[in-house]
Amino acid sequence: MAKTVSLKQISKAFTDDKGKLTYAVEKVNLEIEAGQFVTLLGPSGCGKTTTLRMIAGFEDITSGDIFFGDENVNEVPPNKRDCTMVFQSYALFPHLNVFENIAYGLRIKKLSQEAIRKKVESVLNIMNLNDYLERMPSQLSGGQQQRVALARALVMEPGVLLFDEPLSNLDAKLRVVMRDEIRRIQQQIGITTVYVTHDQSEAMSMSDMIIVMNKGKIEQMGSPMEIYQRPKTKFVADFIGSANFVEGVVKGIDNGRLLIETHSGILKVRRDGFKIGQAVTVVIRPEAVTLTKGTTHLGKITKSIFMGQTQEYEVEYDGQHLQITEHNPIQEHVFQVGHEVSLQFSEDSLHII
Ligand SMILES: Nc1ncnc2c1ncn2[C@@H]1O[C@H](COP(=O)(O)OP(=O)(O)OP(=O)(O)O)[C@@H](O)[C@H]1O
Repeated sequence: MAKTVSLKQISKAFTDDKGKLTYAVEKVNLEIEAGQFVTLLGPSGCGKTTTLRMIAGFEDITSGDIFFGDENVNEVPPNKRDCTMVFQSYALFPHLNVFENIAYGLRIKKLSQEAIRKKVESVLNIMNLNDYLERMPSQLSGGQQQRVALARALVMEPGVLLFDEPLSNLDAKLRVVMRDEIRRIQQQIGITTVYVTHDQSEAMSMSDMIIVMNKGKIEQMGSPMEIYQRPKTKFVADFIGSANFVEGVVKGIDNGRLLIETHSGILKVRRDGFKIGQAVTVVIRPEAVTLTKGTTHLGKITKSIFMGQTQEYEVEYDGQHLQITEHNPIQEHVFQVGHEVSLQFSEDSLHII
């Protein structure tokens, strides 16, 4: 049965080489609903793996409490916790074939031969691995090995499934296939999942909730859309997707839209909760700007690159270089380096922090 997971004021401190105490994770609070897919996302060293390892029980916690459902699991050893971890390295047994790799945990639990066969067959079906039963891990591709690793975790029917960067060793195309597959299976089974990655597209495409971490703390949590469209800090805006930042001051309100005065004119932003006179940073996503031949908000193209589905521009504007993306570019309308352009800002897509 899928379980809720609660982290209450969880901290992990390490003593560094000079004997100084440093926090890898500091006072993290997190409530994960049963059946939810939650991703811990952040740059290298932000504490996501340490957090996952504390949930798994591989890492002692310095302070705080972890609950699976109503049970405090602080003192429960990893093999007794109702969770299974899928590792980046797959960690398959090289001397066992696919069937036996998947059956391994069930044999340790001393299930009957018949029960083991039934359970293994059921995950083999879910994972499309029926044709590979007899193969050894060395005879499988990276993607197939990852599937076996996932099948081995699923067969244990854990309350919580944990993933530590499971797709890092796969090539770009296979990563997309596998992430869709993991999400499909997770939804089909409805299992609570905590997934660690530093790849924002993986987090965006798979998660119900993304937890953005920075320096051992949670910077923001929310649905992929909230995190992308309503980042609370520059760090989040910059880490998820690309973002341009323009500094300004709130000058007034017009029809429910804030008027932000910037160096090169007024930007209108549909947003509440800011006061007149307040200094703000306008977050401008690359797709929130349309380039035309108009006469307002003028800028100059400094880079123009055709990427197939998009044309990627860099535009000198307001003393800085903005990254702007145009979707479905048409050859006759594409601007070249040196062209002067007018920037039209989509007020619904702009955001301020
Ligand atoms: N056993 C340890 N002893 C000392 N410091 C540690 C230990 N394990 C982790 N750290 C430190 O804690 C911080 C967080 O590490 P963690 O592995 O959780 O980060 P991460 O976000 O998962 O990074 P990555 O994506 O690189 O794996 C880092 O600064 C790391 O150096």
